[in-house]
Amino acid sequence: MTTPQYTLVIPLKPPATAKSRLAPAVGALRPELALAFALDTVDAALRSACVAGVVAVCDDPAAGAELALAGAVVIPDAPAAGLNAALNHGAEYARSALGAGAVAAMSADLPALLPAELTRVLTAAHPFPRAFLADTQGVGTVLLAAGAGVRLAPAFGGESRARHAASGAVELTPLDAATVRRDVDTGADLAVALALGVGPRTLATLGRMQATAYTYSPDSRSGQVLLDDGTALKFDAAAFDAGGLRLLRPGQRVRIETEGEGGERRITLITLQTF
Ligand SMILES: Nc1nc2c(ncn2[C@@H]2O[C@H](COP(=O)(O)OP(=O)(O)OP(=O)(O)O)[C@@H](O)[C@H]2O)c(=O)[nH]1
Ligand SMILES: C=C(OP(=O)(O)O)C(=O)O
Repeated sequence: MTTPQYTLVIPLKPPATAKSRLAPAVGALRPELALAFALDTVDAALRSACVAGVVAVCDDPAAGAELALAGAVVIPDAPAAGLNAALNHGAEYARSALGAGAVAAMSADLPALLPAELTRVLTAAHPFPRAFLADTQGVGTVLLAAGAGVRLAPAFGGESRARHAASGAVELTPLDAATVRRDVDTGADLAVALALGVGPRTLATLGRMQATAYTYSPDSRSGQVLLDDGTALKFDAAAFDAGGLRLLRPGQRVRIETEGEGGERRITLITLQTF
C-alpha cells in the first residue's frame, strides 16, 4: 500500500490577536506562545510520512518569516474574511500553485503534536472523500481532510464538529491520536499538552516565563526567584504588586514577565503559575 500524501493548510491570525483565551494564564507572552504553538505544529507536521507540504495562511510578516523558516509555504490571508475563507484560499493555492491532490486543514495550536499520530489520522482519512477529527472536548475540529479533486468546504469555528458531520464528512474515531486532538485554547488545555509533552519552541517560550519563588519579604514585598537554570533573579515591590498576589512562599511555582536580557533582565510582574 502506498502512503497517502496530504498538503496541510494551517491558519494563523496575527499573533498579537491570537489565543485571547490564554491571556489569563500566560499574560504578556501570549503572542509569542501562539506563534510557538504554530511553529511546533508545522515542524511536527512536516515530519509525518503523510505530509507532502504545509501551507500556512498568515498575514503577519514576522510570524510568516518564522513559519517559512520552519518549512511552510506562507501565503497572505486573502480575502481577509475570516478563518474558513483563509482555509479555502489555502486549499485552492495548494492545488493550483503546488499541484496538491489531497488537502487537509489543521489547527495551528497543537504544540504536543507527534508526527506518527498525524500519520495515523491521515491514513485513516484517506479512504473517504472528506473526513474530520474532533478536538479532545468533542466540540470543535482539529483536522478536516479532502481527497484529490474534492472541495474541502471547511466549517471551522466554535461547535464545528457538528457542522462537519452534517456536511457529510466522515468522523474519524476512535483513534490513538491524543496529540492531534489536543488543541490549546486555555491554561487548562496547556497543562494537558505539557503532560503529553510539547515541542521545543513551546518549551523554550514557557521556560522564559516560569520560575520558583526563592525568598520573599512581606515587609518590602520583594524577594528573589530561581529560574529553571538555577539563576537567581530579584523582584521589587512594583513587580510584586503588578502580579496581584498577597503573599508568596518559597518553593511556589511562579510566572514572571521580564524586560531586558542577560545581566539587564528585570522582573516586571510576578504571579502564581496556573497551568
Ligand atoms: N489566517 C487566519 N487564521 C485565522 C483566522 N481566524 C482564526 N484563525 C486561526 O484559526 C485557529 C482557530 O481560531 P480561533 O479559535 O478563532 O482563535 P484562537 O487564536 O485560536 O483563540 P481565541 O482568540 O482564544 O479565540 C487559530 O490558529 C487562529 O489563529 C483568520 O481570519 N485568518
Ligand atoms: C476553530 C475551532 O477551534 P477553537 O476555537 O477551539 O480554536 C474549531 O474547532 O472549529
